[in-house]
Amino acid sequence: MSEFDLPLPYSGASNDFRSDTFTTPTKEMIEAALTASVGDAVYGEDSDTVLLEKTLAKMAGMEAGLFCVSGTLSNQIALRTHLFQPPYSILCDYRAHIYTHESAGLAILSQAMVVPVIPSNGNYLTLEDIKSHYVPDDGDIHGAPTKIISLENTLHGIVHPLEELVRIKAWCMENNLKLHCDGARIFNAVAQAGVPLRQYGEIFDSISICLSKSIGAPIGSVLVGDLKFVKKANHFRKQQGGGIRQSGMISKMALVCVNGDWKTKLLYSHSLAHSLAAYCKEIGVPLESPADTNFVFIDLAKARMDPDVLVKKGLKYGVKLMGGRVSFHYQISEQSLEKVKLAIGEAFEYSKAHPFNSNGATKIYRSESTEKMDVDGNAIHDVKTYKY
Ligand SMILES: Cc1ncc(COP(=O)(O)O)c(C=O)c1O
Ligand SMILES: C[C@@H](O)[C@H](N)C(=O)O
Repeated sequence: MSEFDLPLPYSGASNDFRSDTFTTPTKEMIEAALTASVGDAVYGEDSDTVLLEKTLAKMAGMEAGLFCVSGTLSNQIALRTHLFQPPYSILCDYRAHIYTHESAGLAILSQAMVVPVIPSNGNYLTLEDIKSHYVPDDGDIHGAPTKIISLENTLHGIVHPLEELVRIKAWCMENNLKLHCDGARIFNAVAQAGVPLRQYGEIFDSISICLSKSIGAPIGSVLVGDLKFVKKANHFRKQQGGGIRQSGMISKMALVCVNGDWKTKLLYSHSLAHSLAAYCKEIGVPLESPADTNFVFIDLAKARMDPDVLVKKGLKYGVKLMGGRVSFHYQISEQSLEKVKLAIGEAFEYSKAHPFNSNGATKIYRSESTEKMDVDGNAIHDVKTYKY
């Protein structure tokens, strides 16, 4: 018994639908770490870290890469590096992670205004959406001119159509705007759309490629771009405390994933998501967006479904949920898929008898809250013990 109050040992991600960040390192990754290089990566002396950076840069057809301990750090230093003289703004989708889930980093590190845009088609930004919301640098001293268009591919699991990206890129070049990609799930887009990473590299000025999401590395992202950009991003990485010393072990583990058959792993996770989406359609559970890849977003508002009830139905069947987003990754078992279908089906039936109207902020990923009351007026405090 530990003297400290520790979390219970994690029992594995086969039933964990909260996010694709919950995958656990495999024996192959851990064994690879045992023979990793051990140089000081701040001085560029760790060969496995440099190998990882060069491998990703080559895959994306970019000049250079920079290892970052998180996608948040990678995004934030990328956007900061593209910016020079405030006032300026960054245009992105209103659901973008850089806007909703990076702790106001753009306001603090970059002193940037964000222009969040609701896509007119409900799924992904078009050039028309961008044109009608961007702030031109025309000397009007009231504005914060747009300097970067930051897209996310995939965003909420939606693949951004290549032809739309090409249109946006051409317009950005004409208007001297940078185009960044939050590629936390770019590998999912590559696998599903059959578009090589190199083709996305021809479109974007920078891509933040997460390795710790669907392809299953335990830690890390690689920011890719031209050499001058990556050198300056490295400066901001150090400033933000992201200079990590002997990173060879985690880089070697990530290389196992990058050099492995990630496409098969991702397409497996997509097949599970597609199965759940079909089930939801079959029983009438409304979805918020198309399940192109590894996410199924239940439209809780339209379903009048209490996310906390959904989470608890999940616990009843031994699967972990966080709210209306059901996340798939390669470690999810087919047995767990059947259990999550049962949980969603029961939560949906419950919502028909107990329609729920959210009385608080709409949180994209998390929905547990102790402020919520159940339909009988009882406070929902403990997810695990709450029974109904
Ligand atoms: C779309 C997207 N971008 C960026 C990130 C940030 O990655 P990290 O959690 O490694 O900071 C996440 C979450 O993990 C994400 O979902
Ligand atoms: C919560 C969020 O930051 C994380 N990227 C996820 O998708 O789970």
